[in-house]
Amino acid sequence: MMLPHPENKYRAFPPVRLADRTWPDKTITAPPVWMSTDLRDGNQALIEPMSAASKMRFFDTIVGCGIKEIEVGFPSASQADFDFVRQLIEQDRVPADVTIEVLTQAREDLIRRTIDSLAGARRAIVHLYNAVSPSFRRIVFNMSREEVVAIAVAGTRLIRELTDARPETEWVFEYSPETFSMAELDFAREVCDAVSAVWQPTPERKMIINLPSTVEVSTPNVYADQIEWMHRHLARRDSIVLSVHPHNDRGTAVAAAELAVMAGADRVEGCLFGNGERTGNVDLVTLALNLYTQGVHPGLDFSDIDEVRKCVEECNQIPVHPRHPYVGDLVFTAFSGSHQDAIKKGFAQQDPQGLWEVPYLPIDPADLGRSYDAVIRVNSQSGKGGMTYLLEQTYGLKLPRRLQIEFSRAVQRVMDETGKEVDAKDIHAVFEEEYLSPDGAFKYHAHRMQDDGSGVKVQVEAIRHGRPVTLSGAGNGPLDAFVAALGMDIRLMDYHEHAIGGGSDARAACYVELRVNGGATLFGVGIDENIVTASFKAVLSAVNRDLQDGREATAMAA
Ligand SMILES: CC(=O)SCCNC(=O)CCNC(=O)[C@H](O)C(C)(C)COP(=O)(O)OP(=O)(O)OC[C@H]1O[C@@H](n2cnc3c(N)ncnc32)[C@H](O)[C@@H]1OP(=O)(O)O
Ligand SMILES: CC(C)C(=O)C(=O)O
Ligand SMILES: [Mg+2]
Repeated sequence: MMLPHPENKYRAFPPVRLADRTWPDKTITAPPVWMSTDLRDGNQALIEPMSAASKMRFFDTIVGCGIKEIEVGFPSASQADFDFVRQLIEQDRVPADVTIEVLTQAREDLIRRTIDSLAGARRAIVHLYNAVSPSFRRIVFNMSREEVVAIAVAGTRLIRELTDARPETEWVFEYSPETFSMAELDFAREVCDAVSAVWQPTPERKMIINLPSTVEVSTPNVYADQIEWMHRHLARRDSIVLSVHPHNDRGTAVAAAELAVMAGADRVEGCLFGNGERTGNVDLVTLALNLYTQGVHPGLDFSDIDEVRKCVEECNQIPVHPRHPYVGDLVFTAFSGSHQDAIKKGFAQQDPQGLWEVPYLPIDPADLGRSYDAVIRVNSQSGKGGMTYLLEQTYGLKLPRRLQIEFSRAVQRVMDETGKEVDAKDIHAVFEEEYLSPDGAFKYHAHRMQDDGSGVKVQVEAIRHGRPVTLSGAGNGPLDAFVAALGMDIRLMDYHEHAIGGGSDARAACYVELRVNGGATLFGVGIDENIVTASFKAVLSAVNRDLQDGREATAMAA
C-alpha cells in the first residue's frame, strides 16, 4: 500500500522573506536562560498527571539541575495545580535564586484565580497566552484579528492591575502568541507590540515575549527566520526577553531551538528529555549538552544524568528511549567491531587533561556520571576490540594482540550458537573455559627450582591424565627448563606478562604463544601469585589446548 498523494491535502509552509538574515553566520557562545515547563506543558501531556508528591520531587530535581525559571502549573485549571503553587509558596520550597511561573488563558476569571494562587510569592512570572494564527482565529475563536488583539490586551491590562495591587511580589510578565509558528509575522508582531504597550516594560524591568512553535510546521531554518524577523521588528526590544518554546512535531525541535538562539532568542522553554504534548517539547538536556560539547558551559548540572532520568521517568511514567541523546541506555555503547576498536584506541590514547578525542563518542561519558563499562557491548557484529576492552576493564587482563584475535574466534563461536549479546562476565567465562580450564590433560601442582648462575634446573610435580608425574629439565631460564622437562617438540614464539591488581592481592598473568610439534601456533595463559608458576601454567594451558584440538603431541606418547 502506498501513501495517498499529498498535493491536494497538505501544502508547504511558506518561507520568510529575509534575504539579509544573519543567523547562519552566528555561533552560540553563551547559554540562553533556561525555563523548564515539565510541571506545566509536560504535565498536561501525561496520561495521568503527576501527584503533588511527584510534582514536588520533580521540582526539586529541576532545581538541582540548576534551572532558575520553572513553570509549575496552570493554577486556574484545577484545584491540584492551585494547591501545588500554594504548597511551594507556603512551605517556602522555592530557593531564593529560582522563580516560579504559572500559565493562564486570557480570561478574566482564570486570570484572577491565577494571581490569587501566587499570593505571598517573592518573585513570580505570570504567563498569558492566546492563539493568533489564521486557522485558530477562524476555527477555534471565530474572531477577527482585532478581536484577537483585544483578548491579549484585555488580559494584559487585568494582570497589570492585579499585580500592581500586590507590590510585595516581584512580578514578571510573559506573553505568548500561541501558534506563533503558523501565524503571519506582521500580525504576531502587532499582538506582541500591543501587549508590551500595555505592560510598558523597561530595560530594568523586562517582560518576556515567548514565540512558540506550538505545532512545528516548517524546517528549523524557517523558524529561525521567523525569530530573527521578530527580533528585528519587535517594539521595545531592549526591554524584552525574547523566548522560544519549540515543540517537536517534525522531530527538529532541538535544531529549531539552536537556530532560534542564533537568530536572537535569549531564553528557551522546554522539558527534560523532551516530554510534552504530542511529540514533546524541546529537550532541554540535549540542548544543554550540545552546548557543553562545543566548549560552552550551559550553566546546568547533568553530572549525574542517570539520577535525573530516574526521577523524570518515574514522575512522568514514560521511559526515556534507549537511543535518546546523551542519556539513553545504548548511546555510550558500541556493538560493531570497527567502532569498538576505534573507541578502545581512543580511550587508550586520550590525554586526561587534553581535548576530548575519543572516536564515535561526542562527549566523555564520565562527565555525565556514566561509566566506561557501559560503553562497549559485544554481539555478533563485534570484533576483538570490544571483548578485550571488557576483559581489561573488568578483570585486568591485557591480552597481547595475536591472542586477542585467537580469543575473539572463541567468543564468536559462542555468540553464533546463542545469537545473543554477551557481557563481561560471559566473555570471562569463555576465556576461563578456553585458557584456564582445570580439566586439561596436564595440571600443574608444584615445582622446585635451582639456579647455579650458569643455568636453571626445575622439577615439576604435575598431574597428567589423572596420574601424578614428576618432570625434570634444565635450561637457560625457568621457562626454558620447564619446556625441556615436558620432553615435547615445543617452540616458544612469544611471551607477555603483566601484574593484575596491586599490593598483597597482586597476581601475575602470563601469555605464551607456542608451536607444538611444528603445528600452527597457539596461546596459553597462566595466572598465579608467583610469576614463574604463572609462566609454567601458561605453557601447560597451551599444551592442553593443543591436545584438546586433537593434535598429536610427543607428550602423549611419553
Ligand atoms: C499550547 C498549550 O499548551 S496552551 C495550554 C493548554 N493547557 C491546558 O489547556 C491545560 C489546562 N486547561 C484547562 O483545564 C481548561 O482548558 C481550562 C480550565 C483552562 C478552561 O476550561 P473551559 O472553561 O472548559 O474551556 P476550554 O478549555 O474548553 O476552552 C475553550 C474556550 O476557551 C477559549 N480560549 C481558549 N484559549 C483561550 C485563550 N488563551 N484566551 C482566551 N480564551 C481562550 C476558547 O475560544 C473557548 O471558548 P468558547 O467556549 O467560547 O468557544
Ligand atoms: C502556552 C504556549 C506557550 C504553549 O505551550 C505552546 O504554544 O506550545
Ligand atoms: Mg507548549
